[in-house]
Amino acid sequence: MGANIKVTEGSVEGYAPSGLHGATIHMQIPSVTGTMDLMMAACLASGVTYIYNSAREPEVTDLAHCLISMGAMIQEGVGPGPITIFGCDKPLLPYRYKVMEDRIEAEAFLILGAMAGNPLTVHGCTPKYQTALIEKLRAVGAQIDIRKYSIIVRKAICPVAVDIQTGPYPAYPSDLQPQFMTLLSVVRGTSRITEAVFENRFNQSGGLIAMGADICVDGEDAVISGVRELSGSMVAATDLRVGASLVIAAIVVKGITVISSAQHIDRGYYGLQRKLEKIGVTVTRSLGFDEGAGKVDSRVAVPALCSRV
Ligand SMILES: CC(=O)N[C@H]1[C@@H](OP(=O)(O)OP(=O)(O)OC[C@H]2O[C@@H](n3ccc(=O)[nH]c3=O)[C@H](O)[C@@H]2O)O[C@H](CO)[C@@H](O)[C@@H]1O
Ligand SMILES: C=C(OP(=O)(O)O)C(=O)O
Repeated sequence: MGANIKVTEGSVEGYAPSGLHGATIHMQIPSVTGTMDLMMAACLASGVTYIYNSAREPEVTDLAHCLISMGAMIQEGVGPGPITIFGCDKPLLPYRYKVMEDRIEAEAFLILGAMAGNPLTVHGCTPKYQTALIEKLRAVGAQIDIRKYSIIVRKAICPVAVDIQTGPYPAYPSDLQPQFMTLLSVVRGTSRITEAVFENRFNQSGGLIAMGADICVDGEDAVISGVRELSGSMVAATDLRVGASLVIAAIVVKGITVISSAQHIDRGYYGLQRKLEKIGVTVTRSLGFDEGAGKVDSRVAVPALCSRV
């Protein structure tokens, strides 16, 4: 597209001495943020850009709709067809746009519902985005009732093992793999999770094992042998989705779980405490000292809800 990009340690410098122009781009991997960056750049470039093998996550489509509202000309490809962007070489117009819901957050509640829903209703979601998860939750044994903008989930009475493999949308999302591992920790039988999108994405296993789970990680595979129950422990939210998986575990286990580094959870789950309170979970916050990082961190204590759902 005419840009020069210089990657140095700790910084990326990009400049386009003669401006950007349209191009035909074949993405090696259907990168989500890569597709979004290219789409935005192509809107301001001169000429037409074709992006082949683009990501098709709902957030990519949502961004396209936002850009179109701002004056961009974009044709979303169907099937293997490219996304086509007709560059307008001029600024886009200001526009007030309501971004789509956080589908990964909605899905975390669906997983919680499959473990403790009595029933649990998730409002304001778009069920067609949850197809891969719903199929797996039903396979585990949860009952799912789909409405237009909400989903009602009832917990699986005798949950059974299933295998999942992550992949680009519409396959099972990588961002939702840690939370599903929590569910698989307490089903009957042995399940396998294959993480085919992100490397090193089984960090939740340490916390779940501390809570009593039987998990063996080998490269991109994790084998989970279901145990009867987990129990509360001191665990760490080493990243955003690890935090979500541990919060779900904390709600359904015996006893109290204290999750450190809760700032990771706050970053990605807006108003989680308030939402959990609506379903009867009381979360207590405090400050603690993270020895590894040598600094004060945020902690949450979550008493189990299982006896009450
Ligand atoms: C802000 C945002 O939306 N983040 C999401 C986005 O991240 P993000 O857009 O960063 O993820 P990508 O789809 O780009 O990357 C997925 C994987 O492919 C690898 N890769 C990517 C491009 C490339 O040229 N070469 C390569 O090897 C990356 O290292 C990573 O392991 O999609 C991920 C996969 O659904 C999600 O987990 C992230 O939550
Ligand atoms: C990888 C993720 O986000 P971040 O890169 O913001 O931690 C995620 O959403 O799971």
